[in-house]
Amino acid sequence: MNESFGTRLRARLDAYGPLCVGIDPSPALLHAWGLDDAPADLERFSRTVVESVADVAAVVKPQSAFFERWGSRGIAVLERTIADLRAAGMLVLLDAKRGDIGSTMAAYAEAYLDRGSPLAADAVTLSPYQGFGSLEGAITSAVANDAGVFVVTRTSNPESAGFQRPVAGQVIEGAAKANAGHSPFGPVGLVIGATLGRLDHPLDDLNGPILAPGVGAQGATPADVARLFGPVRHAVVPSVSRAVLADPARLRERVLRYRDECAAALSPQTAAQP
Ligand SMILES: O=c1ccn([C@@H]2O[C@H](COP(=O)(O)O)[C@@H](O)[C@H]2O)c(=O)[nH]1
Repeated sequence: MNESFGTRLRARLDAYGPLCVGIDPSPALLHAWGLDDAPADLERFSRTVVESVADVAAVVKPQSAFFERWGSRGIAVLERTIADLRAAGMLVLLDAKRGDIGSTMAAYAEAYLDRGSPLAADAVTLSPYQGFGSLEGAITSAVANDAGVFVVTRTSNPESAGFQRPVAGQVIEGAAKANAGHSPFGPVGLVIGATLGRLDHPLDDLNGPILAPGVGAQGATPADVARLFGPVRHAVVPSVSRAVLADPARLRERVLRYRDECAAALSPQTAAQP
């Protein structure tokens, strides 16, 4: 029997530290690397990230949008990037933020979670704004494929607060229900920005992982992550993209620095900051 996503994630967090590194081949970053904004250089960029972080990051998160903008040629690069990451033993979280009615969600689940798909990742980000119940089929598919989903709950961007806060409680409740009885984590994670000033809802019963983007370029620090998530910080996976990707010559050094700072801040031995 294969290991569940939660088991594999916990093992990687314990072995490699808590960091998730993004692969975001934006035009600006390709330019900064001296590369062309073209599919061949998207692939060079992605390969360099894979080779630099395979043994120092728990999770790698390709941002689908930066590949999709090149149409089928970009998707082909994304497929090869996912294959490279999985061959290197990495845990792949595809950031695609898909959400739709149940029947269409089934097709998204087939694309991103079915282990036979060329785009299959270990986990995918989903959007719950068609109702948490619309994600039920994708969650079932995740469990069947020993994969996971991370559901958008409170995003890191400043516009999110008033819009997402009223329904965040329902998302947390739905995730906790789906995760009940699983160990060490259930298949449903949440996306909660590291940039938030405070959490409005308790996460004690979640029993799932929390992806915390917004570290680095969006202003959040490892100490902010520890302060925000307090008692559930053992389940937090801080995510950083631009702050480590800005310079290929310093990529590994920066990943190591963020990893070590996050590990220290989130360690059970580190007293929670008020
Ligand atoms: O709330 C969210 C959800 C996802 N993201 C994504 O994470 C990275 C962040 O990049 P940085 O360069 O570290 O700012 C990017 O792919 C976003 O689409 C997020 O930022 N916030």
